[in-house]
Amino acid sequence: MVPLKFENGKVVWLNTSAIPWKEEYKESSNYEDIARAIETMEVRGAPAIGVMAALGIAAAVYNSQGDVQTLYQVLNRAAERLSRTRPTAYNLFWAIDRMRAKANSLISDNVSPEEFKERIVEEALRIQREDIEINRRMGEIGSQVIKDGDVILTHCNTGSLATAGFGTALGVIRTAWLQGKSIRVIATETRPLLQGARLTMWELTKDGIPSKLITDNMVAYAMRYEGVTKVILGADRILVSGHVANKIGTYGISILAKYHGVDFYVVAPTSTIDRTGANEIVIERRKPDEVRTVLNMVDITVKDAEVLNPAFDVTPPELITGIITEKGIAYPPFKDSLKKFIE
Ligand SMILES: CSC[C@H]1O[C@H](OP(=O)(O)O)[C@H](O)[C@@H]1O
Repeated sequence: MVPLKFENGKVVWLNTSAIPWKEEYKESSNYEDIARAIETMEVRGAPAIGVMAALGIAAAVYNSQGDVQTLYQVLNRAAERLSRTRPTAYNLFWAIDRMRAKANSLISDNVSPEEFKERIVEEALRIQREDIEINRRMGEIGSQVIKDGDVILTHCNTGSLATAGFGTALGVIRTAWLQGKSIRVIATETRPLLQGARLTMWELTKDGIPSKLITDNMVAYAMRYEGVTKVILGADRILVSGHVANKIGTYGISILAKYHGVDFYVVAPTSTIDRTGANEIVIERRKPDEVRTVLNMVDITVKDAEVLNPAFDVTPPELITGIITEKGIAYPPFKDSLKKFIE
């Protein structure tokens, strides 16, 4: 299963909002369609939306005509639109900046329009390929912390359906399983959009990894009575201070882990680490109906109920055991250990 493809100038994506009911691919060469697919979370997951944006920029340039300046303007229009899709995942901006940097270097090299197109498409495909390679490397590094008999709790979806393939936190779990470690996974459903129930259970079941689904309010129960030994989950944006933005509910899980003496690991490529020096993280606020309904299929509250719908929360560094990246595992103090990974 390849969640994202670039074929004949079109971006082809697996519509994850239809899983587990159906595996439906969609395609477009139009960056507005790609932007909407990210905004409506047909494609979601920090690394996946970065790769999707890079492929969307490549499709925009590939299908345009004119001189290099014209192609450069098309690239920047696509980049600007894609940068306005979702505000929290740093990978989106990291990928867009990398595509812009490639375009700027091509402009200064005074290349032909054909070469400009070719090298831009090449860069997007390189970002996609590197993401998979990085995930496999994180799997090898991160699986060192997983022992035989571990019961691992994970939140949201961090697998092939959240990346260009293999996954981040789920990639670590997958690697430990493939190494023959006898592990069990407890996946939270992850309201309101149920990425855990719909996507993580779909991936774990396909891999044959022993797993149980719980509702989000069962985490404390699972730690107390189901023998959870580790929490391993993903990230959308990491500050060099070690503050981690991840799916809403992560902060609460980290507090429960601390109380129960359970190690709490975050898994993310270094493209998730915010290099801007920011000490605040913009948390995406999504539509109220996501909370008022179950996937827009069933109303579960009174009409027009006031709701909160932050897509993420921030876990402070003192609640994090380690941050697993493709360059190694960062341990506290993160302001020193993470900095080494992005120098
Ligand atoms: C490897 S995916 C990282 C991260 O992205 C998810 O958010 P969303 O489903 O809203 O895109 C979730 O927070 C995952 O942990």
